[in-house]
Amino acid sequence: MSIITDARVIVTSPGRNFVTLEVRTKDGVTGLGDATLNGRELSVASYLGDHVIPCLIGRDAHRIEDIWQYLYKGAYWRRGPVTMTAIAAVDMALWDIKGKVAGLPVYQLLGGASREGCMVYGHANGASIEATIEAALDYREQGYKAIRLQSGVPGLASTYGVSKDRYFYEPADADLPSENLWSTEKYLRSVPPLFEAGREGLGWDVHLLHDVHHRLTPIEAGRLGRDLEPYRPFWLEDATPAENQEAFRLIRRHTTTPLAVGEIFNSVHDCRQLIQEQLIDYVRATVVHAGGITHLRRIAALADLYQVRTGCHGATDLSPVSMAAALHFGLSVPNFGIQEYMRHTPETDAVFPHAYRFQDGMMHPGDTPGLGVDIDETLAAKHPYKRAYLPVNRLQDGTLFNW
Ligand SMILES: O=C(O)[C@@H](O)[C@@H](O)[C@H](O)[C@H](O)CO
Ligand SMILES: [Mg+2]
Repeated sequence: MSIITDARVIVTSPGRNFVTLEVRTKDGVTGLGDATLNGRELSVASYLGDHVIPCLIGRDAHRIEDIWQYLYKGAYWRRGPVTMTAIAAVDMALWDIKGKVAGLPVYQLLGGASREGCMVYGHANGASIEATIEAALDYREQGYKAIRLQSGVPGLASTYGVSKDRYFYEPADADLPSENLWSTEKYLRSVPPLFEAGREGLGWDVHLLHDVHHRLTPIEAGRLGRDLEPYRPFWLEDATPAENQEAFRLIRRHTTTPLAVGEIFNSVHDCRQLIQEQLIDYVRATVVHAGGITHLRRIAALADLYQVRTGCHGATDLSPVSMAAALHFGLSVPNFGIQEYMRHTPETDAVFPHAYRFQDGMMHPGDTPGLGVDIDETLAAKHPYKRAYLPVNRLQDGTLFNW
């Protein structure tokens, strides 16, 4: 038994906000879980501190499944990003503890390694196609085998997902939501030339990805998918909002371009139809927003039955604790597809020292017992929370639009 005697929420902002749960057992073993929900961080901090932690004290940390069920079914109010992010943080922390007590890295507890490493993708951004391809060549130079291309759209002042910095990308950019203007027509005209330039500049031995960020209708997504087929994208991500899972039937009817969706999913129910009807090729649900390692394994197991692979979200607003947990999960799960890797800043890495490493286009979580990530609380305390929001998106006539 490893009785939980204490649990604390640590909110820190080394360049961006992170919420971390630390669980401690009677024999002094601690486990960490990421509880960061970009733009709504304090809601999860409160859900954990005010409602979850009191229920954890005195429980056996080894009872990961029972505690998961207790927090999911026992809350009565099931699912949703805040609830499932809080459950995810507890789940990650308990797997961390179990690994430390067993003296094993978490992936060994999940069935061991199914591959030598996890292929990751980098993010080439640019205000123009030329700048984006130049950034992509840099990523290929660094050894990436997969690169996401996101370029500014001629005629639009800003485009979501296009960082102004070569390596670091922070979407939560203001104390109140900034506003972006959107034009589907301008965007649809800009992507095929981006991929044509991508293949011309990078050739065919590198995977090229693109994130639509929910901004097309299904038929527009079908058109873009078809326009990109000659360039063989690895995937088209978030082509259309996925609350209506049936919408992907329409996209599938028009294109063979592989589809990825799910970074905002928080339970298997958000993607059950998408998976069972094979309407997608990659599911992007993440360890931090979809209930932790325990629930993500369920999603991956269902996906495996339908030849759908994982493609977990891994942006900078998922902390190094999530990155570590995602790599333990990705190293072991049979239907691993690819792992997103948006490197954190040195400021963030200093607060969260970790064992995971990048090498030759792949990442490995390392063999430190547990998740292999720590938190420097002294340093964390030097970075107080600073409210920050994701932008909102409007059409040029002012209509509030998808994001
Ligand atoms: O695929 C991605 O990485 C993006 O969609 C993210 O930047 C996402 O918008 C942010 O993580 C949201 O917080
Ligand atoms: Mg995305």
